[in-house]
Parts: sequence; C-alpha cells; structure tokens
Amino acid sequence: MLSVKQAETIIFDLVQPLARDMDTEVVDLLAANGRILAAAVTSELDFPHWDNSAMDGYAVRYIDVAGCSAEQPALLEIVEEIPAGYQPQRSLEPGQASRILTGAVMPDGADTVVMQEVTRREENRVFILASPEPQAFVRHRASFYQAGTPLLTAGIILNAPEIAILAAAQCSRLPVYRRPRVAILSTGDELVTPDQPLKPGQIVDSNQYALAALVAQSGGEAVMLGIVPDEPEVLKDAIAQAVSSADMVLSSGGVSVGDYDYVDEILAQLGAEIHLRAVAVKPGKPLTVATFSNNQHPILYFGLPGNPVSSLVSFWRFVQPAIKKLAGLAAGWEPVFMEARSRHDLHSDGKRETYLWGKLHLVNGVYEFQKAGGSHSSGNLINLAQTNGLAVLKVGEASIKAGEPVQVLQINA
Ligand SMILES: Nc1nc2c(c(=O)[nH]1)N[C@H]1C(S)=C(S)[C@@H](COP(=O)(O)OP(=O)(O)OC[C@H]3O[C@@H](n4cnc5c(N)ncnc54)[C@H](O)[C@@H]3O)O[C@H]1N2
Ligand code: MOO
Ligand SMILES: [Mg+2]
Repeated sequence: MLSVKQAETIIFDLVQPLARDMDTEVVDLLAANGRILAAAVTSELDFPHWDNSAMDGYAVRYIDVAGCSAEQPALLEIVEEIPAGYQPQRSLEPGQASRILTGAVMPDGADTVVMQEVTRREENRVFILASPEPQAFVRHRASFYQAGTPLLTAGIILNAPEIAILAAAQCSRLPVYRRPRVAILSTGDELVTPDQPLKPGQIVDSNQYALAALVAQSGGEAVMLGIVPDEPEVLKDAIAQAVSSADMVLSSGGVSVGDYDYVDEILAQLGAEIHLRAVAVKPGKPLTVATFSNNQHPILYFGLPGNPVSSLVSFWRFVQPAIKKLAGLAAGWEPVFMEARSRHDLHSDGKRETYLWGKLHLVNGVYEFQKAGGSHSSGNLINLAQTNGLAVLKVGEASIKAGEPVQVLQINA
C-alpha cells in the first residue's frame, strides 16, 4: 500500500492547471474577489503618482529651516495653500513655504515637509520650531511602484489588498481563471436524498452535500450528479457522463472490496488509467485515483471512500490541494500543517498514518490541539462539527503524549 507521501506526490503531479489562454473569463473588479488572476498586470501609473506630503503641515526648502529650533525659529512667508487634489501654482523661493495637507502634491522648489505640530502660524507667516530631517514626510513619486514594472503576477488569488491595488491602477475588468467544474456523484443502493422518507436500512447521502460545500470552498464549481445505485451498467453511464461534463470527478463509496464495490472495475472498463487504489491512511484507506485522457485536458477521477469521515479526510488531504492547483493557483495550493501542543494523549495502531479531528486553540501565542470528544469512527460525522484541524500520527507513531507537539492539518480554513 502507498504511503500518504507517495500518494500525494502521484496525485499532485497528475494535476495540470487550467490553461491560461483558454480557461479564463473577464470579470468586473468586485466579482474578481476570491478569483485567481490569469494574466500578469502592469500599470502605466507610478505609485505615488507624484511627490506628495505625508503630513498636514508646511512644504519648505530644507536649506531654509536646517538648524532652526524653538529658541531660534525659522520664519517663512506662506505663498499658497495646497489641499489634496489641487495642482500647486507657485514655486517656492528662498524664505517661502506653502501650507500643505496630507496627500497633496509638493510644490516645485520644496523638498521637505514640516508637520504642523512643530510650527506656529501667524497670519501669512509660519515659524518653524524644530529642524526636520532633509526630505522629511515627502512620499516620492514611484517610490512604491514604478510604472511598467510587474504589479501583480498571474496565478495569485485576488483578495482585498489585490482588489485595492487593481482599483488604484484603474483595472476594472480582469482576466481570471474560470472555476474548474467538479462533478460529484454518490454511489449506493442504501442512499436517499435529505428530503426523501428514510426506510429501514437506508441512510441519507450526506457526502454529496459535504463535497459540494468543500468544492465551492476550494474555488471549484460543484456539479451535483446525485445518487447512483450499485448497478454496474447505471454506474458506468453515470461515470461516463460525469467525465464528459467536468474537469474533475469525485465519487464516494464503492471503492473497497465489498460485493457492490464496482467503481474500480468500471473505471478500467471505461479506459481510465488507475494510479492508486489504496493509501496507508486512517480514515480513508480505500482511495482510487484515475485519469481519463481522451479529452484535451486529462480528467482526474477520485473514487473516495463512502464512510462520511473517510471521504472528507481524503478530500482535505488530497482533493482540495488538487482543485486549487487545477484552478490555476501558482503557489500555496499545498496542504497546510501547523505545529500544536496536544491537550490529550493521542493514539493510533501505528500501521497507517492516522488523522484525528479536533479544534485548534491559540493560547498565549501557542496553538493547542483539542481532540473532538466522542467516537473517532470513520462513520461518525457528528463530532466533526466545529473542528478545524486534523492531528497527524505518522506510521510507527503509536502515541503522542499530552503536552507534546503534534502536526495538525488545517481544515475549513
Ligand atoms: N473487508 C474489508 N472491508 C472494508 C475495508 C477493507 O479493507 N476490507 N475497508 C473499510 C474502509 S477503511 C472503508 S473507508 C470502507 C470504504 O468503503 P466503500 O468506499 O466501498 O464505501 P461503501 O461500501 O459504499 O460505503 C461505506 C459506508 O459509507 C456509507 N456511505 C456511502 N456513501 C455515502 C454517502 N454518499 N453519504 C453518507 N454515507 C455514505 C455507506 O452507507 C457505508 O456505511 O470500507 C470498509 N470495508
Ligand atoms: O479507512 Mo476507512 O476510511 O477507516 O473508514
Ligand atoms: Mg464498500
């Protein structure tokens, strides 16, 4: 059986990001929030656009005020008032200053700003009561960004800072990657939808909903294909349809060794290349990963285990990074682990890499891991509520004692 690390390498290497030339759409700035930029952006504007003042005060010539003090103030004549948004009309001559406000354009001749608090105004004259540093409080043109140089690179996620930068650069329509379409189907004769009456022996298809929520959170567009019975011909048609309509397919159930576990067999019949069938991980051991290469873009197929927690853990560990990479994210799509101090003794059988779900708490600057109470059975959904981390016990690591460090995979972040 493959280790988690080996499986991860195989899976992530199989993912080919959407194409920058074809798989994009142009959206308005606000609609770009959370999307992935598909082309590099440069601006023809310098930032700041002009030399301007960082303070409310007086624009001066440094040479006029160097060495002054409260005892021996420099006295300057005020020749103009420059609020933000106003183009200065006067150039400073020796002995002159301009009243200037934060963000306003520096007048010609001035090289330094003196903040209001170290001045005393008398009508159209100002006393400078302390010697500033040369060029104090001047934000120089292009000191933050030079026109024509790279502003934002392709493959980054657009959040509030990037939206602000793009607005400032007057980019109101942007090329972003389209969201990858991820088809989801649930297999099992025992499954019903949440609004169907439950007969004895039946259970509700919760995986479809959990996976759809996770796909959306990961930047994909979930295409919910519903419940497919454990009938090979029906399942075959459903998988074929899923593959032809999406960039990635997720099924849950039917990947173990039971009499009704048909997924692997059908994938083989449909001509898929199967890359792995099981991983030494708990929960989530039966995991089938296959590719269909009959399309322009290879379609990655994940046959997730049916147990509710197993399918989610497989998603968090392997599928989420794959969707983010597929979606065009150039960096930072990998799973995020953080170190925490365990609040409890954690146990595993040491044979498979084991993931225990719980909550990370930040206490005095240190993360602590609180294991969820109740059963850590892969069939128990209930105690997953409000968890945000999966503590990892490596193969051969049968226990981690309370107070010891543990690696925790961040989920639902
Ligand atoms: N003899 C063996 N039996 C099993 C093994 C094994 O190695 N040898 N592995 C076990 C492990 S580990 C897992 S995990 C499960 C995986 O089973 P399948 O992927 O084949 O899933 P199913 O048999 O279809 O269902 C398992 C379980 O999950 C429930 N389920 C299925 N789909 C959904 C859904 N959409 N929403 C909610 N719950 C779902 C299903 O009713 C079953 O209870 O196999 C073990 N067996
Ligand atoms: O590996 Mo299974 O996923 O324990 O339930
Ligand atoms: Mg089964």
